[in-house]
Amino acid sequence: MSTNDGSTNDGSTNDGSTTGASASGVSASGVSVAEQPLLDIRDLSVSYHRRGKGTPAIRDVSLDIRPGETVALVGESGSGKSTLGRAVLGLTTVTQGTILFDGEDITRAGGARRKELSKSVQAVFQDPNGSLNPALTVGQTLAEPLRVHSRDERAVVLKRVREVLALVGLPAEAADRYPRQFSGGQRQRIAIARALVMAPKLIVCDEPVSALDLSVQAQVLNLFSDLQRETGVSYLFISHDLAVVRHLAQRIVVLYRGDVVESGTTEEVYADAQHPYTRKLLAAAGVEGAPATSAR
Ligand SMILES: Nc1ncnc2c1ncn2[C@@H]1O[C@H](COP(=O)(O)OP(=O)(O)OP(=O)(O)O)[C@@H](O)[C@H]1O
Repeated sequence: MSTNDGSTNDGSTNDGSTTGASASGVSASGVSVAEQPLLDIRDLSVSYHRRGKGTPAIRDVSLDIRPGETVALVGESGSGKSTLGRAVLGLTTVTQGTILFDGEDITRAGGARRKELSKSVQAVFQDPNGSLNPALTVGQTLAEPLRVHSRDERAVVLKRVREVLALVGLPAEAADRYPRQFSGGQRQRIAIARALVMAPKLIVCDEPVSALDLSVQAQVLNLFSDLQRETGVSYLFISHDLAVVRHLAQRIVVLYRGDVVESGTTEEVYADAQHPYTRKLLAAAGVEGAPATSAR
């Protein structure tokens, strides 16, 4: 495990190249994790400019995710989690640093390349209502990316729509209905199905269960695990709640006011958190033995 002072408790140096996990192994959902990172973020900084003044939202953040792995990015509101997710998705301008995806620097990818990348890098956000077009049936919503990226025949599109509905546990008839005809949890399943339709390698999940009731949260988290097992997809899983990521993430990166203050395997972070801020987050998540010390 490593903290932001560059030291690690296994004696190795913290050059940001890993976030504490071994180079290969098995992810929390039982997927074997390859050695080469799928996503390799190096010294990433993003500043927002207001009235000519730049305010850093994240500073020199490094993390990597291997194929089939889930890395959780946790921290309180305003710590910069969404900014990092948006940078990976190309939705915000990077001030400094690199984002390597499959070995390619995508930090400044735009236009046609960004469109192509959207097949491989998808997102699920907190609010499915905001991300699903209420005027489209679920079938139309799921078919849209297929139509944008390929000229598949109608029958091929319909088959894929049914496949992804089945993957997220919804019946084929769901394709003919509108988002408003589903519960919040079902709507999030539809949003996940849409993220899956192009068979991406990575999904940025930004607080995807925060708006759901606790029992529904558990079902959707299980779904994320099952989907990873079935498809080998990787997740960058953003949450303010350490309890949410416990059974899903193999590794955890803790962000505090734009800086990585701690990173390690989920087991390490839960058993032996080094930074007071991480211990505060553990206490907030109701983890026994974690003192509610202040990070300030
Ligand atoms: N578009 C923007 N313009 C200016 N400042 C922004 C913008 N987006 C975010 N910020 C600022 O950047 C910082 C990090 O915000 P960010 O949304 O990334 O944090 P977060 O950890 O995801 O928090 P939350 O969970 O509340 O979204 C905050 O201080 C926020 O006010």
